[in-house]
Amino acid sequence: MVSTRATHNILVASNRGPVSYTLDETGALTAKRGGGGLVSGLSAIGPDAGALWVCSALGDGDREAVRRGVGEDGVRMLDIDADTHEAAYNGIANSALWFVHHLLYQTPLEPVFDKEFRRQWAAYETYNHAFAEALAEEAAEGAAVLVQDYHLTLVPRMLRELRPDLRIGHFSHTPWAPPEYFRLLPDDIAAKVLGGILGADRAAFLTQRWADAFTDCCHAVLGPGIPSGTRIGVHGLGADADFLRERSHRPDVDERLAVLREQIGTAPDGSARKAIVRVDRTELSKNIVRGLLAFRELLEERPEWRERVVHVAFAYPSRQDLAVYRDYTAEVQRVADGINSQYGTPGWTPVLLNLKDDFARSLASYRLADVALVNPIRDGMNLVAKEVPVVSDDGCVLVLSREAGAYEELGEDAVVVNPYDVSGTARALHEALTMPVGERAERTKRLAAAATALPPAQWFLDQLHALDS
Ligand SMILES: O=P(O)(O)OC[C@H]1O[C@@H](O)[C@H](O)[C@@H](O)[C@@H]1O
Repeated sequence: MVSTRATHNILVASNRGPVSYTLDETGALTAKRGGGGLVSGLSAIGPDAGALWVCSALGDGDREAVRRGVGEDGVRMLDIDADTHEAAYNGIANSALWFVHHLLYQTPLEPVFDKEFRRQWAAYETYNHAFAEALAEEAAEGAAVLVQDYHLTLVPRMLRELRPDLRIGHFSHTPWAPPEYFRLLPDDIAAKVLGGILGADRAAFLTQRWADAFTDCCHAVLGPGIPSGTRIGVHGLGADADFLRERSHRPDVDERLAVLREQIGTAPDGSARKAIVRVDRTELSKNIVRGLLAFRELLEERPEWRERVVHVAFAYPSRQDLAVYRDYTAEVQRVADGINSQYGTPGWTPVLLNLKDDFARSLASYRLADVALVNPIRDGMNLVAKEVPVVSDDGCVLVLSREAGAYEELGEDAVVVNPYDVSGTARALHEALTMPVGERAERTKRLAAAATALPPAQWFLDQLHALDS
């Protein structure tokens, strides 16, 4: 039976919601709104559309907000028991599923799917079920429900069983693993993940490559044909040009730009030093260490670049509950320090590494970048690759991994690298640094056009329309 709360026509479900709360020592709660494609997408349909965002309460602030009944219209936070959330989010989503889709396991030591994994899986089922129940309770008859990402792969099937009247979409923001890698997962779990998504009317991906990999996995694990008749779609999320251009010229960004220019400094001949910029979460799949090693090899092999180039590397903390992420962060720091002590001079710090998140400073670095280094091992899309050409002041050469989703749209105008090939990446950096100004400007223009072809609001609306058709 449809509940009395069932008033919403459009629902979005994701682990992380559009708002989060912090609790200070005095007991006061402060709300912080996040950005991103879904936020601008939902705001584009307007406040009267009857939309609801269902998300998890993450951390003490959010839980306290739920307990006190504090919240925003159009957002429902689920206070799922902390241990269940921890096992589902860090154990299954961020370890097993994230690692499989980003090809991060280092066999033969990993993965080990044992009793502990089974315990986490049971929590993942409970957590997905909590979402399915909340969505079933809130959705109006025939509503559209857009379920997001690898945290919630079981929700479409569970929700379909509770509410067959709904139109359900699932969107994967990650790559999808090829079958031979996906089948590292125990067979029953692989089948449940696929079967969960196949409960949706439509399963969508950021690129054709990930959509094809999903279909290949279905055939390999479940047998030929997609049994449920789920439609498969592709929506390549683009950069939000209007927002970026306005935001990147505000005074806080200008201030940071001046500071960065000062830190980068000038070469011994008085010319401005070149900047190779990267901005990432400190995330294993982003391949930050190999990027640093490539920069070191550039300095080794091409001594003419010493004192004339700086690698600006912003690597923001992420998923620090996981030891492997903490270790990776330490490794990034160690390699950067090693390069600075080996090559640095009193007037030149070759690597400017900063681990503190600062969006305004990221935008400032986009504006001055001569080269943007985006070299992930695998990435669903990679929006930095799309944002830099839009924000760049004087044109920027994109050095881009062929394993990023963005490669499908930007590959032609980027300098493309195999992310594992450190020497190849060093050569690509040299090619990028020496690209003639005219060519660099032309490429930047084309990159910016391709990068903004499907802005977030349109990306979101396209998914809704596709669910209707
Ligand atoms: O674990 P976090 O910090 O919530 O990050 C999750 C998100 O991280 C992004 O990098 C991924 O592209 C998304 O697919 C994912 O949902």
